[in-house]
Amino acid sequence: MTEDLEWRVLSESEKERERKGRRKSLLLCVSTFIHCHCFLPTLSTQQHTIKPLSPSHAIPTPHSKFPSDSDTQSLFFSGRAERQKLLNQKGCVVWITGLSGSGKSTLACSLSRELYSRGKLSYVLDGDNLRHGLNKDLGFKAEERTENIRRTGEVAKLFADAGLICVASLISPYRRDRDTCRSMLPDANFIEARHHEAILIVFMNMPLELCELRDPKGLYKLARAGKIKGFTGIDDPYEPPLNCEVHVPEASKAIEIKQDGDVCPTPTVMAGQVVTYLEKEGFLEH
Ligand SMILES: Nc1ncnc2c1ncn2[C@@H]1O[C@H](COP(=O)(O)OS(=O)(=O)O)[C@@H](OP(=O)(O)O)[C@H]1O
Ligand SMILES: Nc1ncnc2c1ncn2[C@@H]1O[C@H](COP(=O)(O)OP(=O)(O)O)[C@@H](O)[C@H]1O
Repeated sequence: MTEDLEWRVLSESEKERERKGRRKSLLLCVSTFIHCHCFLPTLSTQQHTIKPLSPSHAIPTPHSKFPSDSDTQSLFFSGRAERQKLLNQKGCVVWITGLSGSGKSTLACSLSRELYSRGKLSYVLDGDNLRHGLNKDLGFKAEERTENIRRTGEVAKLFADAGLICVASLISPYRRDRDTCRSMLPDANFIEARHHEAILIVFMNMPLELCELRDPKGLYKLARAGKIKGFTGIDDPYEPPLNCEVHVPEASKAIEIKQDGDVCPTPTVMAGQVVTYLEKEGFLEH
């Protein structure tokens, strides 16, 4: 059953009466509309004592006594620090880039499992999967890939803000698009720490020949036969990250996963490489 209520700030004398116990009041800022009641958690910084008005006051008018926008803003509970503390980790994004078949999804899965086993919460955003939902309206033209990366970057940013380690695995072939994602994730999470960015780029540096040999979906074969146009690595470019050197500048974190001679590291070893990095950089503690 929905009761139509509006809430207003109490006067000082009403507050006094409340204190004497004549009526229980709420320590919440609530704006209530017909059939739509939205409750915020108890607020630690500022408290407004409020009580319901009669139903006849239900529809807010421009003259209603609501807290001002700035009051309301200041009442919102941001909680990023608290979430990170709760999870004992720092929200961040591990962005895995590389050719189709280079092992992005395999690493994402293995990494997520490894983090889980260490009690760390992660979530995988896989390009291939997102293209069935969030990004199903997008194809593979340059501007559509750009939009694909932008949207995924925005979602990843939200996960990072929620305190999770978001693992995004997309071909993301264009340097400019990856840089855009970098710029979306500045150091807001890490005011006190040495981090400059909350994003780590992982480059799956596997040779095209290997990816083509794997060809788990048969797409390279179709692309070679001209049945798929604009396939990355065949007739569409892949721009490798430039910042995967051993001495990575602080402001542009990136690591590279590659073959040792002809041997590809196992999924566990690849995940271990990333976890070691996250650990060293302090992401796995709050
Ligand atoms: N033209 C073309 N080029 C590249 N890839 C293609 C293409 N058409 C379909 N596919 C399949 O789509 C998957 C890549 O999706 P992404 O969202 O990661 O691509 S991108 O980042 O927007 O470039 C990719 O999945 P992965 O193999 O997991 O990378 C392919 O299976
Ligand atoms: N480190 C690895 N060693 C051996 N095979 C791998 C490795 N990583 C991935 N593969 C295999 O390569 C294929 C492509 O891997 P996948 O993770 O789907 O690549 P992507 O997501 O980049 O397209 C899969 O068949 C997978 O089992």
